[in-house]
Amino acid sequence: MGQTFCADLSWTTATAALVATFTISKVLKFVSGLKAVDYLPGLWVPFQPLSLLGVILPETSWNPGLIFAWTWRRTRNIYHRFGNDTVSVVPFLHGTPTLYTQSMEVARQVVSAGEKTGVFGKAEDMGRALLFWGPSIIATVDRDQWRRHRRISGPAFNNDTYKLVWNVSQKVYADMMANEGWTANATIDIPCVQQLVSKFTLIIIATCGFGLPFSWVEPPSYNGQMSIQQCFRIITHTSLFAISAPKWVWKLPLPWIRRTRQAYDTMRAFMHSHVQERREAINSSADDNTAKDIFSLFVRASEDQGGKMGLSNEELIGNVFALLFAGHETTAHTLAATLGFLSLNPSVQEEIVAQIHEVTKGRENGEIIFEDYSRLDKVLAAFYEGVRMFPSGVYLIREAKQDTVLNLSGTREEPKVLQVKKGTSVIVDMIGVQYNPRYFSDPEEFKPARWYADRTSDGDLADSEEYTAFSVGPRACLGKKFATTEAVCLLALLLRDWQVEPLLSVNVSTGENETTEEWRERIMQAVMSVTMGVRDVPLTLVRRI
Ligand code: HEM
Repeated sequence: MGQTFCADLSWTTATAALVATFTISKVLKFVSGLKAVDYLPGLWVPFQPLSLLGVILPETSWNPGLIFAWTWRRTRNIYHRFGNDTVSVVPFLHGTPTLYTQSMEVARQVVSAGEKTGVFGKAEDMGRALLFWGPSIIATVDRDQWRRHRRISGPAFNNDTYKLVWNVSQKVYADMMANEGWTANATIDIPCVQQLVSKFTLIIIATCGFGLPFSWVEPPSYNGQMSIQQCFRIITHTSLFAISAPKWVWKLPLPWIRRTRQAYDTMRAFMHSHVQERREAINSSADDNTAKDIFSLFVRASEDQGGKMGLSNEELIGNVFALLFAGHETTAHTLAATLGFLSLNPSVQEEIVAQIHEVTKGRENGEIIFEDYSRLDKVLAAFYEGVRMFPSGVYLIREAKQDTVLNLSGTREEPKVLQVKKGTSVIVDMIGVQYNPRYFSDPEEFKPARWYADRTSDGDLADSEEYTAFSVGPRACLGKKFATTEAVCLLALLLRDWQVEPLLSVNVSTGENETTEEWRERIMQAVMSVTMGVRDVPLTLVRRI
């Protein structure tokens, strides 16, 4: 009896001691988290919203969810609540103390000046997660390694490449119209425009990026296994899971995990043989330098650099994956959002079509050529407005590489020098920035005209260097002009031939069509995979006379 009592007591004591130790350690960690962000007001949450638990647990008032920047932007906007354009999010159970900012002044200190001096850099966790696809320009955290990747990749993005992108885009558009049998149709209902634009951007990145034939996108199978297109679809839908799941999860005997693993293995095997083949072809005496796709340019630049400065096969494959993901989904999402907004704004479409007619006046069949790109600035402005309202690169995630300071001196902020501890994450919230009324009046309105005044020194239309959704600083988007070239070409061709309208659904009880406002509220909402996009956009195309 006495012994049982002692045993009970020791169990109780041990449990109490454990609970007390756990609680004290969490309280101490939380207090040090508050100190890391210099006690800046903000949210106190159990898990960092971008951590695995934050992502997989249901979204509630205490678990904001992955894209709370979007879901809370109107009603529970954290910047309004805490009266500042930079706020803290400090987790008390799991995750890193984080600063979120919708201030471009602060963003520049982090992704531009901070990245240049090395005071801020890509977060280690993020780099490790992206390494899942192999070492690449996107995954690289180390500055010298990143410079090596960028030195080889940078020159591949040039005028010849953009011309190739334009010409291929034109051909893909013509093929799509013919293959879908749309050339004879007066109207076409498209239940999900993403299917169209996603196939388009995939073919462009496959052909201009890797020199793959058009047929690559729809081959029956690869080596008797899944088709590459099937693999690609699975990979795109599971990429967030892939980069965040621990290794042991991949071994679970669940059918969908087995299928996902098979998709990755098949894709890797395919990439490996493609890289090997192309590398041998380019190094052979038969290479006549005519292949201008980005991958061939990478291989040649890598061979020219030679030795340690070149890219290994593994790094080439990593970069192939990186380009596939950076270059396909982002542009497809933005095109879908742009077309969705255009369908709601017939007057903007008319303005754009008038410009297309003026630029192509006197040409047979209204042909649109690469040299028209800079004159089609109203088309480009519509795309910039689409990416402003649905910034696919939604969070720029950096971490302080040393103890440092941030100057909170934007108009809304009280001037304050914030002490930031080494290891603290800083997230540039692109939704916050692109919907910040300090930079954009009526931020919820689709107004391409707001971009008309911003021009580069060559007179080309520029998305403002200050507020761009393609980021700024050394690690700004490498494929910006690649994306805008294919987008301007596709949008110009589509709008030349078709009027774009929302495909309204019918209310079953009243038998009436929903209104365009209801359509916007239902459809133009953010969804998240690795990048941010819009829900499936249903459209009707009506042929212009
Ligand atoms: C609408 C389309 C696109 C948007 C909105 C976009 C946005 C971005 C953003 C915001 C970043 C910076 C990410 C960060 O710092 O964490 C980035 C980086 C990058 N993007 Fe894009 N992107 C687009 C299309 C493309 C395309 C078409 C390509 C290639 C064909 C591409 C290649 C890259 C690469 C390689 C980087 C990494 C640069 C580096 O770390 O040095 N992007 N993009």
